[in-house]
Amino acid sequence: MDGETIMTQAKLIDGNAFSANLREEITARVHEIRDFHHVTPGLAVVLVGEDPASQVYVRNKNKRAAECGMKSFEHVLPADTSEHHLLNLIEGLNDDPEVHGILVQLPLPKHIDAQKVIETIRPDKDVDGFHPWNVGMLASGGIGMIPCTPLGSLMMLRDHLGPLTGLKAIVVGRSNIVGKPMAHLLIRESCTVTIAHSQTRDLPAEVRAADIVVAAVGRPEMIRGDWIKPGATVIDVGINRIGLPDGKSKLVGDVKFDEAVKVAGAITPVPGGVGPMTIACLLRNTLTAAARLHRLDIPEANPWN
Ligand SMILES: Nc1nc2c(c(=O)[nH]1)N[C@@H](CN(C=O)c1ccc(C(=O)N[C@@H](CCC(=O)O)C(=O)O)cc1)CN2
Ligand SMILES: [Mg+2]
Repeated sequence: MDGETIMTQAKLIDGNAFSANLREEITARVHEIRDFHHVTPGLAVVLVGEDPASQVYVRNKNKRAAECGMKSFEHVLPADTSEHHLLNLIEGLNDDPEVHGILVQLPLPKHIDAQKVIETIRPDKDVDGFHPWNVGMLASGGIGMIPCTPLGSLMMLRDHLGPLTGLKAIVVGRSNIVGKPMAHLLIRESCTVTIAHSQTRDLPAEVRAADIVVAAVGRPEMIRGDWIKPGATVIDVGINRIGLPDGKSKLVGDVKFDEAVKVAGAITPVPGGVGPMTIACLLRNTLTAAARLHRLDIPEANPWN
């Protein structure tokens, strides 16, 4: 150190390690309910079309479910599958007693109405937490299913910060999948929450006021280091693939990591931050769904707190 500039370095919040621990706990619980209650949680994952990224996510979901001792049912349908056919498949899964969790990988092909598909999934099997019933439960403080990415983000925040009561949080992005549920979760934690979006005036000033920054805008490296309040905790939900001058590509978040890591108190990297938690929380939601459907008295059947 030269004695003049003291460079701080944020703590890295390791989503790979966190998700591995969570999956270990889930595995133990799956074995317990299989041995003592003769219930094996089952997850059905539906993919329509051949999007390469979606194929990877679906393969990982099934692989991770099987590793935890769950049953996994994979339904891969061609891109030209009719909406009618997809809805029939979901109704079959709704009625299948071996299936406790149903997930339809997004995005869906344009000719299919994604909202209609989401609304066809039984709310108590909706392990993505996207059904309006679950959305309403989260917003009104009831017991529903919490969307996986916000749940994983909150678990990491609580692990790093302890109780979040009274902290100022900003959620940048207002999507139904991440921004809005994240804001509701943070309100439930007694944070003071700002939801920012593309029309927000003076976004840097809004971000600078926050103790917790959740970046979920889907714009590569938009949030700069000098927007971050020193010591703040930064959760970067963005996963953006950008081209490099040498023709290769790399994954970056919504936060300019090299800058933010020098200012923040803690930050999630991309990759290896929030992403792995999304799949671990999907498995946790599947365990939760199985426990609730069979009225098992295990902690995972209760609201996450
Ligand atoms: N029905 C759903 N569709 C989609 C969801 C979802 O939660 N439910 N989320 C995303 C995709 N997704 C899971 O489905 C997902 C994306 C990324 C990761 C992840 O672990 N990413 C890695 C990097 C991966 C890479 O190298 O490309 C990381 O961040 O470390 C997990 C799950 C959209 N669709
Ligand atoms: Mg559509």
